[in-house]
Amino acid sequence: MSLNVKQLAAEKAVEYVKDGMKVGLGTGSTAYWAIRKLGQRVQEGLNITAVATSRASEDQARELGIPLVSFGDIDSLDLTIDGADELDSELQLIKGGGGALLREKIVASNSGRMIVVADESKAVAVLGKFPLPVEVVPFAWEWTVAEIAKLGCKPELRRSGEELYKSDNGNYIADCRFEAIESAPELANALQNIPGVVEHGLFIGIADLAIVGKQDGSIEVITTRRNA
Ligand SMILES: O=C(CO)[C@H](O)[C@H](O)COP(=O)(O)O
Repeated sequence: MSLNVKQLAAEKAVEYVKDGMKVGLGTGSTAYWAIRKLGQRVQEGLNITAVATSRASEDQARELGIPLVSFGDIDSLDLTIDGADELDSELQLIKGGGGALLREKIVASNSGRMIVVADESKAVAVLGKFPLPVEVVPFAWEWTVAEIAKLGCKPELRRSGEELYKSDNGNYIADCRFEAIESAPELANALQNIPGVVEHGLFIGIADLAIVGKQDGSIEVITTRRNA
């Protein structure tokens, strides 16, 4: 049976959670394992409060008895644990494969620390093979997507069966294949300047640490010079 490297990385990250912390819960199949482990630790007496980045993670946390608070009750978080679709050695990320990029970015940006959990397939030299998710408002989405395409990608509106996929925020997601992103900060800036773009999945200068699980059972911890 092959090793569950997502679980390996996620459970390592949960070791960083200490009593009294306010924790952001990520979204996706790797974050799932972190939430599961946190639930176990809460049942064993760990005292934390949490906020979730998606309805799915909120439901999972509730089922496991992780105390959830609303955003009005706290100013910031100590730590967020979340997955990524791609990460590079500077801890620039592509996120949003699960469609939760906007909530994930709000939560991670308001956290003292963001730990990324991933399997080794997510660690890349250059971002861009994974289509970059860009959340756009439904109004005039055709025009917004045409502007995004001018940046050098092939945007495809995400679907859910016959229907267009809608994020938890009621927006569409354009998945934009760039192949190789030369400068993530420049692209982020250009995307942010397009009216109709709500948020994009480039996370730059947000992650502090990545815990990468490997098939050989080892774990690689990546930090940036920023955090060294
Ligand atoms: O950004 C995300 C959801 O919006 C996820 O964290 C990302 O897609 C990674 O997911 P997984 O751990 O399932 O590979």
